[in-house]
Amino acid sequence: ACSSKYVLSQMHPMWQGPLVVPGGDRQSPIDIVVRKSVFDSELKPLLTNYDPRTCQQIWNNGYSFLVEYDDTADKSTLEGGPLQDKFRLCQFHFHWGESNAWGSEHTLDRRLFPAELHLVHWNSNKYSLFEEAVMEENGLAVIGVFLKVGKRHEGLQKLVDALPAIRHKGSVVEFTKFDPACLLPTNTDDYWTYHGSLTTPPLTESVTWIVMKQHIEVSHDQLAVFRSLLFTSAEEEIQRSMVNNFRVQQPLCGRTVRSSFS
Ligand SMILES: NS(=O)(=O)c1ccc(C(=O)NCc2cc(F)ccc2F)cc1
Ligand SMILES: [Zn+2]
Repeated sequence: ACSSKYVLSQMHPMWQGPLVVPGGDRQSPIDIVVRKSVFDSELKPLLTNYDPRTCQQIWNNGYSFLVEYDDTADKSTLEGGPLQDKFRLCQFHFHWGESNAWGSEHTLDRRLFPAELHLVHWNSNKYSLFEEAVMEENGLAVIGVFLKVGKRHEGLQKLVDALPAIRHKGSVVEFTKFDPACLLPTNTDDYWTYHGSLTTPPLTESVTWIVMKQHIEVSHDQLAVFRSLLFTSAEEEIQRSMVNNFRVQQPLCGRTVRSSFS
């Protein structure tokens, strides 16, 4: 799939027919083979500066649920790490399984986690809109954080409590004053980084991925509420549970995964 102009038709329930991805040699997610990652001492610590007042709404887009931020100014930003520019937070969302045995998009030495958080940022030094940045090689930076089932995550609960109001595809509710920094692990200095893509259509190869080494813990019950969401809108007669909304791992195609730690 590295050289061909087509990826195998992703006969995924959500997607119809073959997907044409130009080139297709830097797709995401991937399996991170820890022993093959290369330590890069030039990688800096991540510098997040999130303003909870930019949090606007939470909605069900029929594939995941998104918490969206006001990205009309540099108020909630990410810089440092592997990045040369300043990036603006536009949204965060999750991917999860129907069981705790799988659900993440990236894997560590083939190990699956029950879920994965993605914090999506776009390069506001070079572009003026997300829609522009998403088409460019250095346009996006996405932080990936693995979730494990364990103790209840107090910061996540406000978000979990809002989910019943957005059970169906297309529903939106106001969601404010949420600080996404509370979802980051305590150690954000240790991460892997590589060049990849969006993991859902249009699968554009514009993402600098930053995958945290340290996971966060959420409770079984909190994850069960994720699974109570629906892929389907209120009008559809067949309701389908929103689970397994992850893409399978893609070929590395010779890419190097760098680590910020040795
Ligand atoms: N899982 S992930 O973190 O890789 C990911 C992040 C963002 C998007 C997204 O914004 N899609 C909508 C979208 C894409 C475009 F390319 C242009 C507009 C648009 F709304 C998709 C996947
Ligand atoms: Zn995602």
